[in-house]
Amino acid sequence: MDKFDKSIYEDFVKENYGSWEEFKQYCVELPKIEFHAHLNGSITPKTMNELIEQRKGKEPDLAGFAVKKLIQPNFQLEDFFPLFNTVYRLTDNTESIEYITRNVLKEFAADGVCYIELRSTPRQNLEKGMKKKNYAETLISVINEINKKNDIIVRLILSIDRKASLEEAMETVNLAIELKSTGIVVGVDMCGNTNGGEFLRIKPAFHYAKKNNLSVTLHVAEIPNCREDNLNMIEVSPNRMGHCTFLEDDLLKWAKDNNVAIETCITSNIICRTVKSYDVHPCIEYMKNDQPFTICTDDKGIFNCDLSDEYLIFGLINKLNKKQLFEVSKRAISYVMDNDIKLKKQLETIYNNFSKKNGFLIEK
Ligand SMILES: CNc1ncnc2c1ncn2[C@@H]1O[C@H](COP(=O)(O)O)[C@@H](O)[C@H]1O
Repeated sequence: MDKFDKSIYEDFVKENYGSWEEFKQYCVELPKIEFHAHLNGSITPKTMNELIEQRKGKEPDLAGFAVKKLIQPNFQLEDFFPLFNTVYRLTDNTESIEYITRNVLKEFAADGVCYIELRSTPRQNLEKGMKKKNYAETLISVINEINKKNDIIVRLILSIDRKASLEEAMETVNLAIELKSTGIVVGVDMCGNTNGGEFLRIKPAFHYAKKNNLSVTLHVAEIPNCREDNLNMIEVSPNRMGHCTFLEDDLLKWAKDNNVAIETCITSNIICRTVKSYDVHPCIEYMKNDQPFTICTDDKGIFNCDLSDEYLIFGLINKLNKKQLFEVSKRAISYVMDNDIKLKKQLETIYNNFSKKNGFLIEK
């Protein structure tokens, strides 16, 4: 919001929401679905500092570890990926993974997120007894604990780093297939440094995932001039696609024709400079063209953005009133990876209750 000229929206906000505070409050209370949140990018600086405090006694090198302001002036996408060298030092054992997962999920719940498909890349650190499988199992165990509290419904997507070998990618897909029976793991993702190599190398792993009834989401067209990659990705028929800031018109049409939602991450794109300014963000075109999309945070800890902030920004730049913003949020139900009918009914009830409370007419 820093780069935002709020003054031009004063009248709109007053007319539709009363005040900025009421607008923010509405966006927090609005039920929201989060589809694109990387666990290790969602940790707040506060949680990072708590981890340092907890561990510095036994690991003195952490005592001098300062969580600096992560976003420096002139920050851009290339500066983003190396940040994980720092974050991963703090999340290199299962105890820390457990701690961050619990905190991140509680924060999403407090922000009014009713359903989240959290994603994370299983990592190993054999020195500290962490294997990819117990990394994933640690997440599942915290998710089960959080699901019991009924504040938020959580599912898990296992991410595959773009620079992984095919063998490593297959290992993660096999892990996802094995853990699907928990009812928590619903799909796989491809993320990581956009310079991490061609998608073609690991493409067979995603075909294999789909054959085994896992949903697939991919980071598509985050940067310009990657036509070959984009075509290869579309060939996998992903269920959803992240970012798509440079997706060509014919592939946008493919997504629309096939009802494949774009996971749009507004603040992330602005901070990483893959979109110049809010008023030209592609989400404005999505809204005009009835393109399937959902609003997401990407890395709320690093970019300091809650999902309610993203809804507020989206509502502003598209000049949406309360009911229109509600409809955008509700539409996400149809892009949930978990196909359980009971779950969809549960989400519809949450949205319908909010709708009744706000006096919106329910449309068929
Ligand atoms: C700017 N948008 C983005 N584009 C591509 N990859 C991203 C990303 N934001 C985060 N990640 C990727 O997610 C992983 C960290 O979370 P997990 O260890 O999996 O929980 C890293 O691989 C990072 O590159």
